[in-house]
Amino acid sequence: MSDVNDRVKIVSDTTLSQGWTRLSDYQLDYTDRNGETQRIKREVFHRTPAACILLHDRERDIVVLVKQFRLPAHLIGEPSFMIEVPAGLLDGEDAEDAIRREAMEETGYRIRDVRFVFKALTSPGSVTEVIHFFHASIDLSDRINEGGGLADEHEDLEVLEFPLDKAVTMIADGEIIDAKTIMLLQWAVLNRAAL
Ligand SMILES: Nc1nc2c(ncn2[C@@H]2O[C@H](COP(=O)(O)OP(=O)(O)O[C@H]3O[C@H](CO)[C@@H](O)[C@H](O)[C@@H]3O)[C@@H](O)[C@H]2O)c(=O)[nH]1
Ligand SMILES: [Mg+2]
Repeated sequence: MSDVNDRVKIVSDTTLSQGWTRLSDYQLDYTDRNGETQRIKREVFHRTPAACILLHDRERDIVVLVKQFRLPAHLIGEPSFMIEVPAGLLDGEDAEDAIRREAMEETGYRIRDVRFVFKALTSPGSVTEVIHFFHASIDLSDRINEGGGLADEHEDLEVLEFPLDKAVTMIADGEIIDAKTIMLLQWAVLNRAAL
């Protein structure tokens, strides 16, 4: 009973919605720890992988964040313009190439050495999204354009720079409420010596 394939059999996958994201209704036969098998229904949003990055300037001890309108936050009454680390969806490339492209598009910073730090499923009960987390050291000479996102995709990002300690206090103050951003800022504090 230790092999997952002995415990989980997908019976059906019905597409409920096929828009920007596919929403599936799965029926599966799941065998629990007592050996009992039950038919379970689970709805899953099929999201493609993403990547995000902490851009840190060692000299100035600042981090580069972006502020953008997020409709889901708006719909639930949270601050609609969210402050986040640069991030984006993989576009057929590997995660490192994707984050180099996104960092440039969103902030105008050209990334030199980039370090993968961890990956995380952001909402594993219902969403397939996995985010690859990166860190890169930057300095002012790496900023080669304004950033701001792709106009033809209606991205309209404000590029912000904060001292790392200030960004961390913004979590406690409720000004930063994006999960991936909180994770990377906390990672930075835990790994200050290696930044
Ligand atoms: N939400 C949404 N976006 C859409 C849609 N159609 C097109 N888009 C476009 O999809 C692009 C997504 O931009 P990226 O920079 O690639 O991704 P992101 O929105 O920054 O996503 C990152 O943050 C999200 C929120 O934390 C994460 O969910 C995501 O995985 C990633 O980390 C935007 O240009 C947006 O206009 C739609 O129906 N819904
Ligand atoms: Mg983005």
